[in-house]
Amino acid sequence: MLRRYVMKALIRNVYVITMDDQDNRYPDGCIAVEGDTIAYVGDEERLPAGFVPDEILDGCGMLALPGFVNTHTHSAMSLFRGYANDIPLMDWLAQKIWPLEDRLQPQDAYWLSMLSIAEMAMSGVTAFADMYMFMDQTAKAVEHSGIRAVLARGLQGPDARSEQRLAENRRLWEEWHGRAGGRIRVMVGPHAIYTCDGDYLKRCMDLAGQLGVGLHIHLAETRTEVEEALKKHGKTPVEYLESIGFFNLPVLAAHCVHLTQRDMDILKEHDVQVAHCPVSNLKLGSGIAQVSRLLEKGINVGLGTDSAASNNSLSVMREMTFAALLGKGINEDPTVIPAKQALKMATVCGAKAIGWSHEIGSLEPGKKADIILVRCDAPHYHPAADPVTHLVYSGRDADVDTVIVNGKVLMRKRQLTTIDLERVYHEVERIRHRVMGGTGDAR
Ligand SMILES: CSC[C@H]1O[C@@H](n2cnc3c(O)ncnc32)[C@H](O)[C@@H]1O
Ligand SMILES: [Zn+2]
Repeated sequence: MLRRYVMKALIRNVYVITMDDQDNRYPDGCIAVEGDTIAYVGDEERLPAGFVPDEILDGCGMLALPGFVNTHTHSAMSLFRGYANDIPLMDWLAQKIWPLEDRLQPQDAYWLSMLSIAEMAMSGVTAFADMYMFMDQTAKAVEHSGIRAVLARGLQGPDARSEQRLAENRRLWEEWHGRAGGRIRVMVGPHAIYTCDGDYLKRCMDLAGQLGVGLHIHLAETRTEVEEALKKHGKTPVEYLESIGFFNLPVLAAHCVHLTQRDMDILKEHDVQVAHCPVSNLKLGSGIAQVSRLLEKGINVGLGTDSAASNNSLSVMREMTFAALLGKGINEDPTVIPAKQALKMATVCGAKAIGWSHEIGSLEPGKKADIILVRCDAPHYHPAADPVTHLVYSGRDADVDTVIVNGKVLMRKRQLTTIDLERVYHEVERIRHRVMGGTGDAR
């Protein structure tokens, strides 16, 4: 029988930040990769002698880190970047975004997702959680680009198309869950409690239960959402979801800005995973999540950008900086959310939030080789100090030099290897013209 040859790569002369439980670091370390998996992390003297690499990547002047995880986005919304600014969420959605989304065609989502994937990869994101329509197109973009993603069909109902949306989520799971070399997973995506009624939320829960996957939802994003839930159900959004048994399934909850102490206790009790999206929450004027309180309670928090329409960037590095600074600012306490905690949220906690910590989030033998190399020789990394501090407080997207997902190099020396950016720009302009008219300024 023929054995398939497994490619071996060695990243050497690199400052390795593992983000594992021991927080191991190797200032002059190396990482051995066999196929899609990390085989060794540590000092090169201890690298098993039998490891003979096919390829060597020189990491001199760079940090090696687990790839960043974007725990909440809508990648095909890249079309709307810069379109509707400086208005609150509910007006932004109802008056600006939803009418234009009605003009999208399925194939648009491939190119729009590809644009977002390119942007994410170029800022060190190796995995993302997405909720949107036309998800099979996003899945194709994930497959072709080589990135990793957890995809959910955004679900709203009841209305004339709500059953079809559920069927699409089921089909997405049938066709894509575990596919693309294991880089795609599927969740069920009820949009929010203000767009899904109780019966429809239960249909979503049933589907997630049948498929054995979790639910991805927007939760407690604005004060309006909470006030309306109190009026309609006599409960906060979190209390309401608990009352219908929603949290008996694994849940990834985006935003969680407006929470009571009791809400936080409920989230903790049910191990709800939180996607903290500080920049989108600031730009839409939604508020600032009480992340330090969530962390004190032992709730797991990852970082999300939300879409390029409300952020307007898909940089998890930027979210990391904002998360660390906002925590200090709103608590009037500089000890809150130290740099290391922010980096954990961007990596290992993000991986946990999207249900993938068994394979990604840290650099350890046996984990998937999702690795980024970040240049740390520019002026803003000098003088030498703790590189994590430099990364969180002065790091820039453009410092990301190399991106590896599942053992495959997606970007080398800032050149994408799987995405033809010029083609993506061309296709996105074509879509913009059709959907938004010549100028793109449809305001
Ligand atoms: C039904 S597909 C997903 C749906 O979500 C909308 N959306 C984008 N950003 C947000 C946000 O911050 N809060 C709530 N909903 C959001 C998007 O436009 C799609 O319609
Ligand atoms: Zn969102």
